[in-house]
Amino acid sequence: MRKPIIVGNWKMNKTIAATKAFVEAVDPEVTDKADWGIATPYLALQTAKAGAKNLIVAAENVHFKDSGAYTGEVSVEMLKEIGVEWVILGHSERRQYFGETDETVNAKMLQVLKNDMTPIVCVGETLEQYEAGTTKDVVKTQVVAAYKDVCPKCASRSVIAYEPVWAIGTGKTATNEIAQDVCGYIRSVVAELYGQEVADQVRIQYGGSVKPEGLKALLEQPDIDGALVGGASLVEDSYKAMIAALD
Ligand SMILES: O=C(CO)COP(=O)(O)O
Repeated sequence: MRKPIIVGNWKMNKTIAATKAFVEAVDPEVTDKADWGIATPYLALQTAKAGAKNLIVAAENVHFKDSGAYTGEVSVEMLKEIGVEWVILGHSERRQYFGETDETVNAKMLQVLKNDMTPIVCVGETLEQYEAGTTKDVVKTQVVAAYKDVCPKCASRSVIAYEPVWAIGTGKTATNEIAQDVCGYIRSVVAELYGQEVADQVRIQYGGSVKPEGLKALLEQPDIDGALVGGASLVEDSYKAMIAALD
């Protein structure tokens, strides 16, 4: 059985003080019904780690090189120094606004896995691609590229987040049927790459306007093992409502 994993992606939100208050309020409420986490901006990671006994604390990005002349970037070693072992890779906002490509996502996957960290690698189609009916081609290309040269053992402990770009921050959620259809397809792509045993271990999240009231039904889908949650993960009460929804 795959344990559900729900991670809040805070994006460019919350100060250090707000992070401290959130973790103090939410961390004690965390149950073992799922792995629960938050991905925070770099500056707040240390504060989040200091307060979190139960929550996974993830970074929202990392560089693929060990160190060097990469102004503004953060390395795996820096994250590991403060105890951060999880990282979101290839979020559509990074692909859209910051020049992230399938190649850089792959380089980051290799760097993160080589250093025993866990990636949450994001894939998903744009509205245009959705309307053109190319969703599965797009996510297959992204998954195959992200996992290039990744060994089966590493692949089995990674997490994939399917996030249709047209559902992010728009209030438009994919129906559970659409989300299941694509997440099931992603699992079949992993099976093609690594065999069924690895595919059965990889956890696949859905992301895009997930709200506490929809979470339980979403997780009842056979190939959806969790959620990557933006807006609804920012407010303490809303995060607590997600925890309560699975109790
Ligand atoms: O991008 C997302 C999570 O990574 C989804 O954001 P929303 O839940 O705000 O739509």
